[in-house]
Amino acid sequence: MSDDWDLKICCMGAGYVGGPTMAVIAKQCPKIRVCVVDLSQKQIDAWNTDELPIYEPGLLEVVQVCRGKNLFFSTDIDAEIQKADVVFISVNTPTKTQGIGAGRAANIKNCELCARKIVEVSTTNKIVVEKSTVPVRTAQAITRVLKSNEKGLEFPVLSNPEFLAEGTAMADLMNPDRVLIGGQQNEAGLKAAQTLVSVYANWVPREQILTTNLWSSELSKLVANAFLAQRVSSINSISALCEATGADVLEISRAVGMDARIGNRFLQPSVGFGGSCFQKDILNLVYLCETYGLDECATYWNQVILMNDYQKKRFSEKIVAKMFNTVTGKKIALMGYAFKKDTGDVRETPSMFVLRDLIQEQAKIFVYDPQVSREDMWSEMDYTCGVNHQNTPGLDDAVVTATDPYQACDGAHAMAILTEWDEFKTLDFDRIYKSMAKPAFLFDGRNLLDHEKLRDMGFEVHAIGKPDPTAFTDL
Ligand SMILES: NC(=O)c1ccc[n+]([C@@H]2O[C@H](COP(=O)([O-])OP(=O)(O)OC[C@H]3O[C@@H](n4cnc5c(N)ncnc54)[C@H](O)[C@@H]3O)[C@@H](O)[C@H]2O)c1
Ligand SMILES: O=c1ccn([C@@H]2O[C@H](COP(=O)(O)OP(=O)(O)O[C@H]3O[C@H](CO)[C@@H](O)[C@H](O)[C@H]3O)[C@@H](O)[C@H]2O)c(=O)[nH]1
Repeated sequence: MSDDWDLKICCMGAGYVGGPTMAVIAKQCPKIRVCVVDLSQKQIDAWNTDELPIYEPGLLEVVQVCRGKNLFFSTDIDAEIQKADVVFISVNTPTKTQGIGAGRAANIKNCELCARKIVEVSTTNKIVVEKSTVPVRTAQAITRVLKSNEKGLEFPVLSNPEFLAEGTAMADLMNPDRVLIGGQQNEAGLKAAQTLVSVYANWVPREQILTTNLWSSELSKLVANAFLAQRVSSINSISALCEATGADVLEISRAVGMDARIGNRFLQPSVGFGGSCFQKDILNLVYLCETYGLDECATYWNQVILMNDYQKKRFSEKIVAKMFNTVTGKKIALMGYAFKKDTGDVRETPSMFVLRDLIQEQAKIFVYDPQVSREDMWSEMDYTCGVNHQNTPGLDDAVVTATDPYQACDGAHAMAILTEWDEFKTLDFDRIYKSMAKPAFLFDGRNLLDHEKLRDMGFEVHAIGKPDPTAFTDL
């Protein structure tokens, strides 16, 4: 029966990338059998229900169409690798937390373990595809591990980094700006690259599928994220200058972005960028530069992160400063905990840093997010900030996870918009204003709301990079 398939793919890692990417390949290529495997039984069990382990608009519908037909989720890693013609490695590559390069270098331990597993269990040749984001030249390490097999098997290695953004993953995968495939520039490498090109060519126009050498492909992924994050840090640095001078950062984004050479995307000022990728990948780039003795390049890119840290800190400091330099004992509603809208992902979310700062000021915090669980909120706080709610007396009581936005704001001295969820735009702000302590402060970390209207209702509004009418008499 299996011989009926044009190709068999196994993807190691059923996370934010492995799951959606493979679901789309399965959907677009009915003659390809796709199986996503993971070490985590809990993760795989969830993929086999309609309560998927990640929230991504449109994902469930695609999984429902393909699951059990040509899309499978399994923990039987050995058997699935054995069956496959192509094995994707789509495992997490987090920043190292200890040892050499701690806090900067990406840990490729999981990728190496996948390569070792492939060598151990394979009985036929396979193309191995790096889907994870890795330091440039990782394919060399993977190739050496794969070559160590004594069975005479061939495992050409390709780099095929993923550019999807969370919240829009399905659209990004269906209509990617480009697909990048790096391979060794020899006969086996070029042939392997052509096999992968033919998979994507089922739905991606051929001219948008780029083939390069391995190292360009690996490095392009880090560079793309560094450039994107750099734009966010650049506009955030200007937001501080706007607040000091009365200029309006949104007017500036518009004026600058209309220059076709600059472009208008990724110029949205915010409380800082978050997510599992930007910081990790820039730190990875910084570490690579340092490793090759390029200290000036390392310093240049590190500044993108320092500016982001400054922006997050600036936001919490502004809350305290505007509320008469004290929030001790005051109730503050934090609206949104995910690092952006339309995801439940909280990795490196700026909300966490604001929460941490306000806890230190002894505020009473109510957090509302439509997709984030209390468990996820605390586990990311523990992992990234080293703040453990079980070991810190009083912390669990100081932070309430609200079940709805009105409960979060009821009796609050301030509300702060931290994630740009659409539902926040249509809240009944009249009702919220009436229920809040006065003066009712509103800090908009995303420039999401209609500030003029809110000021008319009575709110005292402070927003990123927007002029404060009480500070400038000439506005
Ligand atoms: N999240 C994104 O939006 C995104 C986008 C593009 C690229 N990336 C990159 O893709 C990679 C994966 O990211 P993610 O967000 O999907 O991570 P994730 O943590 O959501 O998922 C990784 C999965 O790999 C599994 N895993 C780890 N080691 C394994 C092994 N040896 N065998 C089988 N399974 C194993 C884990 O259990 C986990 O479920 C990272 O390198 C990341 O930088 C992420
Ligand atoms: O103008 C902007 C755009 C984004 N952000 C913030 O930047 C962060 C990252 O946003 P986004 O890039 O949309 O989401 P990610 O899912 O982190 O996607 C990035 O990281 C992925 C993982 O590597 C890449 O695949 C994607 O191409 C890249 O956009 C979020 O906190 C956003 O709120 C802003 O503050 N202003």
